Amino acid sequence: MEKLIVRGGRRLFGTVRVSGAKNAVLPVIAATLLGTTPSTLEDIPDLEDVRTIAEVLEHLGASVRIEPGTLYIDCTKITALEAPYELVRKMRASFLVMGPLLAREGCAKISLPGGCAIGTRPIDLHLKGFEALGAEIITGHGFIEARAPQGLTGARIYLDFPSVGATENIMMAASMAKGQTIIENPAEEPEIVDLANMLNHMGANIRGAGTNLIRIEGVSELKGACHAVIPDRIEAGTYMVAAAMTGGDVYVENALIEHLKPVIAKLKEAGVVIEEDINGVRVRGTGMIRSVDIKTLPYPGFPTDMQAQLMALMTIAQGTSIVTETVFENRFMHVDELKRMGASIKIDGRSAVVEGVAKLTGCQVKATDLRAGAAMVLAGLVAEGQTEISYIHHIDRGYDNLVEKFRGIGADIERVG
Ligand SMILES: CC(=O)N[C@H]1[C@@H](OP(=O)(O)OP(=O)(O)OC[C@H]2O[C@@H](n3ccc(=O)[nH]c3=O)[C@H](O)[C@@H]2O)O[C@H](CO)[C@@H](O)[C@@H]1O
Ligand SMILES: C=C(OP(=O)(O)O)C(=O)O
Repeated sequence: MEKLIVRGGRRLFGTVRVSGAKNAVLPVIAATLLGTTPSTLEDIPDLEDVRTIAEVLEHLGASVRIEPGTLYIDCTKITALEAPYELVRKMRASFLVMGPLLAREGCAKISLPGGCAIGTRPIDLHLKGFEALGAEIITGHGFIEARAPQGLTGARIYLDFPSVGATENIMMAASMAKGQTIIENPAEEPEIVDLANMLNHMGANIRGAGTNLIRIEGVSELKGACHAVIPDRIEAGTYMVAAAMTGGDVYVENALIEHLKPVIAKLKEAGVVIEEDINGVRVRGTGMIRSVDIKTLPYPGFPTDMQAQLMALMTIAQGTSIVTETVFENRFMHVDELKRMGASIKIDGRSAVVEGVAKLTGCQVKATDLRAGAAMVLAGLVAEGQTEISYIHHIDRGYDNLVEKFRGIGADIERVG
């Protein structure tokens, strides 16, 4: 089994460049299914999840060519309407092909994604949205089938929770529905805006993405488009925390400060020095970290995808911090692993009480999920001795060239096995 070996104690210096965002590129790739001509996507990160969704599209009949940083996707011909368990199980975002398939072909059958380490993650809001647009939903034998042989019709849809995936799936389906769709209480994440931009490049008519009301005027056809995805705010945040934890001085190039406000605010509160400019952020750790409380919320609140990394930072802060997770019901898998490294953390319902310790010690730990894995790397960077991280396929899902990027700023990290 492949592992990451991190030897702690080095301060990080230099420049690291942020890649295109995983959570933007996956829906954008799904959206290319709506285009009757080829699409070209740029700033594509080198990630396992990108290869998985590309495989899903190929399975549906698309032709996909991956070159470093660029994806060429031709969905002129769609030959299948079913996404199998082997692919959906690997990555929940595969479910994002349902909206485009339903809109373009009037039918889609996708394997039920199932739960995962961070929670049960139902898809009821996606399905309610499709039903409101006139689709019939049939569930059985581990699959969900959506049918709308006469096409979809625009509707007013209120989301009980601003789900990122449901907003994306509904936006894609509604872009080709007859008439107007209004999504109330949609997710406002930057990745929603990026998807709306891609869809509008393809010929859709979507207004209000990034606010709490999205208006979509359906169109009868969408073409392929050329689109560059936004930088990954979670990858950026992870390197920012690494600089802060190691008392380093790192320029995180291509970080979009507009998208990082809640993370920057918390790091500043913790005593980290941050200088922002148009091309990125310079992050300097002072060697002393103050404890801060964190509560995850939908955007523009503090992102759940940065919770584990900030908790790693808090394990070596002065004082006690309370980390509250409100988005996913089970996103504290990293706590036991951090405790193995000497952290002092108690879970109390949806909160974790973290008491800063003077030092962490390296040991064998697991990457229980993607961001938990990132937290292990961060803890390993400051731990005494060697940290051995297993189950790193989780990390490979979402971090482009993590080992090379960390080595580039002076970390002692290698992949073995
Ligand atoms: C590929 C991608 O972009 N993944 C991101 C996306 O996941 P994803 O789109 O799955 O996250 P959602 O915003 O949908 O989920 C948020 C919460 O809503 C619940 N829910 C969601 C849909 C639904 O139909 N019913 C329901 O109850 C979920 O179980 C969860 O508790 O947003 C999450 C929240 O910012 C991030 O952590 C993920 O990194
Ligand atoms: C939870 C995440 O991703 P996904 O929704 O793809 O599981 C993440 O990026 O932290």
